[in-house]
Amino acid sequence: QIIGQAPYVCVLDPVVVKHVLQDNFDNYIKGRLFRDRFTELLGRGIFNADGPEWSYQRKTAAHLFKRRELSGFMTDFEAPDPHVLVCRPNTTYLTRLNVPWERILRVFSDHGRLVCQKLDEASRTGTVVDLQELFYRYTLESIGKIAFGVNLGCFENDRVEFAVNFDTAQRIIMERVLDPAWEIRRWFNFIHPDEIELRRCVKKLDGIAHGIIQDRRKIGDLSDREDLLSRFMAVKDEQGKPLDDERLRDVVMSFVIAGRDTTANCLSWVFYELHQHPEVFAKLKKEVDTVLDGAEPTHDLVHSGMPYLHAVVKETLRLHPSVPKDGKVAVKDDVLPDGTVIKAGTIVIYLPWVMGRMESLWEDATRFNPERWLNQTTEPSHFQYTAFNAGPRLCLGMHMAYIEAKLLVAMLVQRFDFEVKPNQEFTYTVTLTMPLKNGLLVTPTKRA
Ligand code: HEM
Repeated sequence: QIIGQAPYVCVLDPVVVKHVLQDNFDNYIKGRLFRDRFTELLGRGIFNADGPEWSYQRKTAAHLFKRRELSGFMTDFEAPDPHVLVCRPNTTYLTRLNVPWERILRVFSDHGRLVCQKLDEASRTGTVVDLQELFYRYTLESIGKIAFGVNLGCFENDRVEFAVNFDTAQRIIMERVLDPAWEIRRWFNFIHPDEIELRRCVKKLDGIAHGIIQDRRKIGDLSDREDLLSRFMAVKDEQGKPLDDERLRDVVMSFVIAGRDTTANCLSWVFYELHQHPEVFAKLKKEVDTVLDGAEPTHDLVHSGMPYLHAVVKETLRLHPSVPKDGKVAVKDDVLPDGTVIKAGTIVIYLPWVMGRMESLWEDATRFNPERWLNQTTEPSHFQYTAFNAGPRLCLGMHMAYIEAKLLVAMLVQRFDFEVKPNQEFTYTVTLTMPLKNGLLVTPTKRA
């Protein structure tokens, strides 16, 4: 406990994590811990909301994800214990969902091809490129298209205004999280350089988000549009009113944060691990070459046709979860299943990064070993494998993230080899997510 601050308790046992994230869900909320610090960036968006405000946004967004993806993976939820995922591909659902999914896949493939173009150019000139930076462009452009139906220009411009301002705002907010006296600097926001910078970035981001909203309003009839923003514009909020521009802006910002950094970080760590483990890279190439045989990946092949690729991505997230730590605030006094007494106001943190490395949870825990995921009949629950959160607030975009990441990995492995720039320091930096601190510098070469 830091003097003057609420006490912190870290939980690592899946039984306890389940208690906090699911069994006693109503008692553990985001609360002021999160809301106050993030308010300028996320407003009242889904990450910052609790209670009816959260459940309304979750339902509205889930509707979209459900049609396209969750129902396609219904079998995940048909296991006897709903928290033990047993993956049994259900061909009826997949066939029925092929149309929208193929459309989403096309967005990812189009943007994947733009990544390949950049790498192609670099391979011809022998230029070093930062893969991580390209992955951010790929995921931002994709979420822009899928969630809001817009082109954010991530591949046309060297400087992407949205990304630059978003990153700076996120960095400053993260400093608030680590600073017990952060409210003092907010009071003095007219002289504190970071707070001044934060306001400048947020103003710029607001301008972009409001531009997207105004353009959409001009369309008028949104009934046949399927993107997330149109859906939020077409429905009423939890009090039965249409969402005003401020709340729509919060939707835009929250889905950018959800869809961009997490998947980009995952992709960066995949290629880091492939560099560290050439034998895994060779095996992955073999699978991709055999399954795709030089053709473009289809949705079904990306979803379930390359099990080793799936295992590589899953194993990467075990060791490098994009959200390495996450927390909730206790509303009332509680006792955890292990007997720990929790007083109201305590901040309860669970740590996916630490849990992914615990010998009590994983055999040979710190070894990158995709094989551990193959030939499994049952998978660890989301309370053990916590990369996507768990319980009612389980990541809404989990399946989309797998498709997005696996498709790009397959496209790159199919076309390129990578020579990693020597003497790079590989470490992470903790923002809200966990990117490689210095990026991932490589020289690509085209495969014969
Ligand atoms: C590898 C990629 C991803 C990882 C590791 C990941 C992980 C997570 C985690 C840990 C949370 C809980 C955060 C919290 O406590 O507030 C979360 C929530 C969420 N994620 Fe993801 N995510 C990924 C990709 C995506 C994508 C592509 C989308 C789609 C837009 C998405 C949409 C969401 C949403 C909407 C929530 C909020 C759920 C709620 O509070 O009810 N995520 N994700």
